[in-house]
Amino acid sequence: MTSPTGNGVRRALMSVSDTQGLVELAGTLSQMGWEIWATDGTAAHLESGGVAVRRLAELTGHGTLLGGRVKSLHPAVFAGVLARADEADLTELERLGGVAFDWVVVNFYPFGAYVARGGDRPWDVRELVELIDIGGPALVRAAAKNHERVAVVTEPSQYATLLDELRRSPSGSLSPATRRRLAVAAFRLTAAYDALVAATLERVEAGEQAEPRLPEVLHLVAERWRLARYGENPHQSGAIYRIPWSGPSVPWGNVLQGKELSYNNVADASAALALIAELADRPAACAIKHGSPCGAAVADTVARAYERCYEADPVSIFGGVVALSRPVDAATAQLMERTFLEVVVAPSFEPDALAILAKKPRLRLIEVGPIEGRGRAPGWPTWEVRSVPGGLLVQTPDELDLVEEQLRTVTQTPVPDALWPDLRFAWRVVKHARSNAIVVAKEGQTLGIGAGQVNRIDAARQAIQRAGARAAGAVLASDGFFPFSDVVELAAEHGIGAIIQPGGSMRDHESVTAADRAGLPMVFTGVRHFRH
Ligand SMILES: NC(=O)c1ncn([C@@H]2O[C@H](COP(=O)(O)O)[C@@H](O)[C@H]2O)c1NC=O
Repeated sequence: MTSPTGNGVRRALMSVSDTQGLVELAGTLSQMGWEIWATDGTAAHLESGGVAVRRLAELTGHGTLLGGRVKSLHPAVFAGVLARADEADLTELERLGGVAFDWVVVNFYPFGAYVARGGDRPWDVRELVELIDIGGPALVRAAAKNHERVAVVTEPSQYATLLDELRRSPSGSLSPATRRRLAVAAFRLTAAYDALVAATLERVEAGEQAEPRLPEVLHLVAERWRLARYGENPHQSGAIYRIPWSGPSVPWGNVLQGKELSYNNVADASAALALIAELADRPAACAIKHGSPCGAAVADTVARAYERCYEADPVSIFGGVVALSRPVDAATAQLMERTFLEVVVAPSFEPDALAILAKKPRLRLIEVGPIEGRGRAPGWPTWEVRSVPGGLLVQTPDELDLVEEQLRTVTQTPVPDALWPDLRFAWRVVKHARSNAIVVAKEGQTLGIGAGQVNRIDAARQAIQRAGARAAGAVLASDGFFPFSDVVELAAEHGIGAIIQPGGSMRDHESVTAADRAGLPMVFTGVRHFRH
């Protein structure tokens, strides 16, 4: 297709905030005989890079207006983007004094980067509002609508491939399929941009730090991080998407080595990271299998924590996903090398540790940065979303830590001082096990975990059986209340030293009586932590 601009000249309109790669792009197009047109700041950048540019002011009769609010918003510019390749449109365009653009290269004001900026810098609402790009999205939508003639380029990462296609093309233009693909990407981008603006303004209204409201219309914006090998099973396909986020998380981590990540790996690694974040005031390790912890431990060093996590349940950790609260050192790597693990997630890996683990090239290592101070990106709600046929279940995440003021010893027998740290530890672990869940733990190490059971007594039996003789003197934590006194009786039979559970059953008194009969102290937390 020859350019509908008359005299065969091709034109690119450029207006960008991220100038990465722009001089090279414009320079190459220029050498190919293209005219480059730009808004003022972009033009200045290109001129300083030695590229000849024509300013949009030639068409609009004015430069940037209202401190940047009006730059490209003008009929002559938009007609040049929206004109179809037919005589009627092109004649009208000519009458208007416009020129037809073949490429529109735009990226927006960095609204998202401002919103996601972390730390102690609250938003300045005036700055935030000025970062709402109006002309850029308008240009992009116009070009995307007119993709039959115009190519819309919205990402520096697209430049090289598009130039390549252009060079190879006998007609000197991108293929219709490429233009359509670019248009799809462009409309996705403008939709995501507006969704972020709407969510952010809603947060401004509610107060930046306030819990985000569950919206009446939910826009989910996430970019595909990678395709998973498959979904939960090999006959399902799966992918991992990431959402704007400033804290450590698996989709924002660095994958340092290993086989391609699977859907289940990411689910388990995220569960491991969530648990380890709760234990991160000390060197800690945990192992996850099928969404539930099979071991967790704290110690004075990360190597010892891992060793204790392994010893918690040496059978179940096989093929597990491990998370650590401190950088992985050589001593820890040596211990991990002995077992088949699927994934290790940690703040970082020391070079010696990496050298050791390189001997297991299939083992996936994910570095997520410091785990303490874990938090949400300011302004970006991180609802938990799960799909059900015909709908979505949305909730705020279970971020509630143990509420010390709510802890209540409900038995006459008091909790021995020495057991309090274990009660807190076991409680934090049971919160991350699938319901119904029971955790038996001693001296900062789980000894038996029963999870995902359809009744509580089976979960307790499983946990106690896994702990074996080690249950004597250990503590027992339950994610939900006891509907009957059976768990207490079982715990007493095996010498459990103290119990922690939410309380709140109509039959609490039966459990309390059974505990007192056995001289077994029991604490109510007043909070339950179901996890399905
Ligand atoms: N208002 C407008 O007419 C307008 N047209 C383009 N922009 C944006 O302004 C930026 C480029 O401006 P400059 O070339 O002046 O640095 C781009 O990010 C582009 O998306 C505009 N700015 C904001 O809406």
